[in-house]
Amino acid sequence: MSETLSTPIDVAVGILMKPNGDVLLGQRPDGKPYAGYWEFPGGKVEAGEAIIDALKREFVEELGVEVVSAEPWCGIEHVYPHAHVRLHFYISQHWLGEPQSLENQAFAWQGSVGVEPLLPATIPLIEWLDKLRYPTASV
Ligand SMILES: Nc1nc2c([nH]c(=O)n2[C@H]2C[C@H](O)[C@@H](COP(=O)(O)OP(=O)(O)OP(=O)(O)O)O2)c(=O)[nH]1
Repeated sequence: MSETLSTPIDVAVGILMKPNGDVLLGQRPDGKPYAGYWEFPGGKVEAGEAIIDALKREFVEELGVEVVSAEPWCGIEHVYPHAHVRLHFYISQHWLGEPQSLENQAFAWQGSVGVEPLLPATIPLIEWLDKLRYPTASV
């Protein structure tokens, strides 16, 4: 494995969650690896940047949304053909502004997630998320 692929890249990912449990997903734009796949909004952490600051920056750049507070939720490491990523997932229930598509991405609020395909590393998150947001539902 090359040095580039073996060195993990930190990625800050945010799950905006409405009081009814709906979460916001975005579709990766043309020109990026896995274009057309659905993901939670976010992006790479820049050198010297705190993960929470990267999260807030990406939400302003991609969605025009100010994340007021977000709780760290879980971390996932995944090796893709294009990159080795370390994903830091946050859940936010407190943000300002209506999400707008500022980088030509499609976005969708989802209850039970009906969009596909999802990025491979994000797939297991959906089941964990459902346990969190629908705790009394039978499995
Ligand atoms: N935002 C996001 N990225 C994810 C998720 N799941 C997952 O495997 N990833 C991976 C895909 C990419 O390899 C990486 C995010 O990098 P990116 O290329 O989208 O980041 P970026 O917006 O900063 O991109 P750029 O500046 O390089 O254009 O994390 C997810 O749910 N959300």
